[in-house]
Amino acid sequence: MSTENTFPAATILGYPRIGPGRELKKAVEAYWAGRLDEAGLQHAADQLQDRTVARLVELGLDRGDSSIPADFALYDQVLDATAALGALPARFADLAAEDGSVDTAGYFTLARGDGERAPLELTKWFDTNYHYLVPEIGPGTPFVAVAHGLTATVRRQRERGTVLRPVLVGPVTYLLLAKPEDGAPAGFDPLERIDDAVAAYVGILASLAEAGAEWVQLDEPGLVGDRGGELAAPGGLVERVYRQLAGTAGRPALLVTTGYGTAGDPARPGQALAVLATAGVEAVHADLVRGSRPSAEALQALGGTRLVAGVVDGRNVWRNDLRFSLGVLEDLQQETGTAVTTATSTSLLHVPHDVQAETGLPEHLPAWLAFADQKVREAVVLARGLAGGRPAVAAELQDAEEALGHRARFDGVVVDSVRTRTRGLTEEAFTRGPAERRAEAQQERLGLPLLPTTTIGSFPQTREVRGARAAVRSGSISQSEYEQFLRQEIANVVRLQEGLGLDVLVHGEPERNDMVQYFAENLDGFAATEQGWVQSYGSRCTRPSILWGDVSRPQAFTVPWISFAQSLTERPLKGMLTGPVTILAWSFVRDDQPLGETANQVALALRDEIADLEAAGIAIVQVDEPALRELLPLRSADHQAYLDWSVRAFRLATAGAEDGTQIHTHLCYSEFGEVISAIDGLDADVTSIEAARSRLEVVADLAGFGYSRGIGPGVYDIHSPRVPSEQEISGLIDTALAALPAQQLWINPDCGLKTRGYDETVLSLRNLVAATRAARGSVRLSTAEQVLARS
Ligand code: MET
Ligand SMILES: [Zn+2]
Repeated sequence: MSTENTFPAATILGYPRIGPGRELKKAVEAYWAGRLDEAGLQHAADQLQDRTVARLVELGLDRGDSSIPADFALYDQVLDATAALGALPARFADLAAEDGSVDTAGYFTLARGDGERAPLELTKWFDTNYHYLVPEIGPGTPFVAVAHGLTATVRRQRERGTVLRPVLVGPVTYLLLAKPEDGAPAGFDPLERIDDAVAAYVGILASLAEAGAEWVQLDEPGLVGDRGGELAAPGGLVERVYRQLAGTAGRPALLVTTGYGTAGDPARPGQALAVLATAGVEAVHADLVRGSRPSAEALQALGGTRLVAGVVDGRNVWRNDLRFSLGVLEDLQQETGTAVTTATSTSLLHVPHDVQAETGLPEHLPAWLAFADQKVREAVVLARGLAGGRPAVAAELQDAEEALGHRARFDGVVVDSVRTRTRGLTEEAFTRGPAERRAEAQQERLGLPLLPTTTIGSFPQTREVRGARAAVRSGSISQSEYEQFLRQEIANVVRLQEGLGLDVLVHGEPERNDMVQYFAENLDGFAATEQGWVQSYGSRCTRPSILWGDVSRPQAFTVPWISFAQSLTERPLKGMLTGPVTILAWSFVRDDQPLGETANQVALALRDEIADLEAAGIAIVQVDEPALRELLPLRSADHQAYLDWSVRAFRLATAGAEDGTQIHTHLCYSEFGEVISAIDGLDADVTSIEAARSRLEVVADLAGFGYSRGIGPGVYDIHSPRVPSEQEISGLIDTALAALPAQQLWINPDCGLKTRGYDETVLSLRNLVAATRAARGSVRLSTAEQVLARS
């Protein structure tokens, strides 16, 4: 490669892949359904890619200088790396062609499984709401260079006059994200395969160069985790790997990105970048939004390696403080003594496409926001200001400043009555009476049997339910017709549960489109978008709400539905709320105050709702926190501070409840073994927790901890239409009973039934109730035997 460092002045690390009209989602799902053949899918993907390139050029990136990243995965970028490396686990070896590559059908088999085989596991990408497919690496996993798709993309765009910068997950991060393949020797660490992986990357770099790539981007965000410090220290594994890659003849120039925090040892910010520079890469990226600014010493050590400064937040939707960012860039440029590139802190994958597409936002909001397209422009403007001086971008700086000033002073951003309340909070507001006293009061009030059965809240959201929601939105049915429909739906769900013999009933949540959006729509301080889709995994997208101002509750909103449901039955009906941490985790949250303050505001709104539910005679309230584990910081050193504010917010929401009100919580989507003491800290009377797929692993952790309140480990995996047999559920109940006292246990599914159909739901719940009844019998028997043995 040429020795002259020609990296562009502005770039982004990646762009939303799903398409402004969710074109990719539609094409991929049509392909799965057999409505589109492989050529049709390829054509749709190519068209979207052309549109993206054209759009990025329009926004100010240059077609010819590698500033446009090629990150067009059909499903997931980590799966793309697995395919490019031919790194198929043995259980999928048959999907590989002779050269080790997989075709489109095989690619989707890895993502979605087939008749006999479960897909690759899906897991959170760092501390985001994006999920990737976990590579399974063993001692024998093949590593070959078969990046056919990426090479074809580069070549195709090159023919159209565009020099793309192909993007790949880097080798260290790839192996850090992997898990040992089933059957790998105990203690096997996928990183043991680094040399084989690097050899394949060398081959990939060569074929990308041949296809016309001048720069290649290798993403190494894995270096911001707990292992990053050691791996990226001078003389460590990262240095060795990148020396090898940089030493390859005829390769493209290399940009190594970090992102999601400070790479390497957080006490030595920038050291990891200096190490990469020493190894010989041409450009290194740092996240300057979540991460710390590199030290002056580290910056000097960069030498001729270009610094790519991530000053535009890739993870949030707020407009950039351009004057501040420009100041950071100017400082960096001075300290490195050479040109610096302006970039995003991460890929823009985590934000929606375009603010301009929104027509229904409150009038004040659009000017405060920057989605992906606006962020590209911000990076371009900053680069122009850095090169040409502030006068060159005076108007843009002025605009941004005015928008930020408007935001800071806007009515609703700070609401005195909300502030007075949070300021006045004392320790008492976070504390309930002693758990034993509560348990007694609740048992007296509820009189529940041993091993009470319940569900997690939602019942199947059928075509009719979704249809009614769409109809009221479009005005083809009236609000009162819609409400009548919902009451009917609730009555059906209540009757069904009574018939099944469940002990604690729910109303089924038919009025909720989404467990967070529904709360955002009913609380002040939030706004909802129309087109703000963000990829969550594969073709699945979510539309996070925007939390822009102080949060409060204009009026009770769940109470009418819950008390209607309770009026239909003698059995206790459980009110259903989404917890403060989950509401924050699944929204775009204001960035002008600590998350803990915002969480307390949400908590107080929920606390008021619980008080109103109690006043309406509801004896059980569940506050769902499926995202509790999700926001856990990447470095263990930061865990406690997070758990402190998140657990406190939950307690603030729930601690106003009377002793006799039973507070439940529900946790799912993660493994919770690591945060048992936080779960204990929530102080809920009953916790239901996803557990079926791990065959109740968590009960052993709970028992080991000495957890003493109610616990409902999920005994029915609701993630597939499969009906668990009574025998299978009995087996799981026995596992729970072996670890924990029967008095503590609840019997319930893993999560809500929203995505399931009625047929399988009814069969599964019938088995769940039958297995519970059998277990009650044998517990009583064994207690009687113990009594006999003692006498
Ligand atoms: C992702 S957790 C879902 C909890 C909610 N109450 C439901 O049942 O759907
Ligand atoms: Zn759940």
